[in-house]
Amino acid sequence: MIPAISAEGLTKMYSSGLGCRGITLSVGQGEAFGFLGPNGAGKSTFVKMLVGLVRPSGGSAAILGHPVGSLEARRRIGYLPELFRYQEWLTGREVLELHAKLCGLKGSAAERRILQLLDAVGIGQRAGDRVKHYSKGMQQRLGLACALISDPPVVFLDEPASALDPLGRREVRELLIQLRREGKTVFLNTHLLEDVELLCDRVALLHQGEILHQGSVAGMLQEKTRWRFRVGGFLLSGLAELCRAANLPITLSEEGGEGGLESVWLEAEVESDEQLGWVNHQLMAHGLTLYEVVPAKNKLDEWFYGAVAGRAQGREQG
Ligand SMILES: Nc1ncnc2c1ncn2[C@@H]1O[C@H](COP(=O)(O)OP(=O)(O)OP(=O)(O)O)[C@@H](O)[C@H]1O
Repeated sequence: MIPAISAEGLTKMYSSGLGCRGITLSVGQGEAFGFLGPNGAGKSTFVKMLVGLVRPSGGSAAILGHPVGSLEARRRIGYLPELFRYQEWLTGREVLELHAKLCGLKGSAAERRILQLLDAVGIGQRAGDRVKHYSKGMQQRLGLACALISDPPVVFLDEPASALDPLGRREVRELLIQLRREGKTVFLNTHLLEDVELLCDRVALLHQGEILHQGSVAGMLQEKTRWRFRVGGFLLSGLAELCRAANLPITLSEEGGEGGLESVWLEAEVESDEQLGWVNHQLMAHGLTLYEVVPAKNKLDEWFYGAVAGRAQGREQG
């Protein structure tokens, strides 16, 4: 099957020397792909090349086999930009009518689609209000509706939930789950690792314009992870013996947390449930009271920070 999105050495260097370099990736039809990276990594630049808004300085890319920037490619995509502004003198419905017209939707088909989308993104009640009276979250919902108006097979969403409150984020997440069910390809630029963990099949991590890692989300999550243990009766002098008995490094948790006077948080990196059970056993065998055992962080967070910090450290040493 032709990939929904394919990029081969795609590069954009701005005169500032920044941008993104040599990006090669392929996203299958119906896949949800998470594109992660710290601020300024080059995520939006990459997406803008794919949607035909920025001309690449090198490499090539295609949408469903059509070169990026071509009319055929653009007909097949929906795009929610990161920093968007709609005509604030128009009503939400009028903005959607304009977008429907731009993509050739007319008459009752356009009318039906607009009503359906206004409801789906949760601004149906305010469709007659002018955009200038919309909150940021409502404008973001409107943007999402604009991206979906032509019912495109490939959707690029640049931070679709950045202006939304927790309830709004949950609604957008449900909408994205629905898009996946409909078999759409979703390319998601986001800082919300939770969303990537929940929605995406695969993920790429961009750092300083280059891809650091790409692979399946499930694969990333299977990597070993840190756990935190809240224990009572702990003495620092017993730590070395505890590490020896458990046969792995256990440290005092730097994150601290609500340990209280009688308890402290310890931390260890474990590879399996069996090893986790073994650490718990050793803590108790050494006379400690075990109050809580929790994962140190969201696992994808840990992967993200580990990869970015690892690269920064490598550069310092190199
Ligand atoms: N038109 C431009 N001219 C010069 N430099 C630019 C231009 N657009 C972006 N940049 C620079 O290129 C780098 C990548 O920017 P980009 O917006 O793609 O990053 P990003 O990963 O999307 O960041 P964020 O998460 O903050 O939105 C940044 O350092 C940015 O300052």
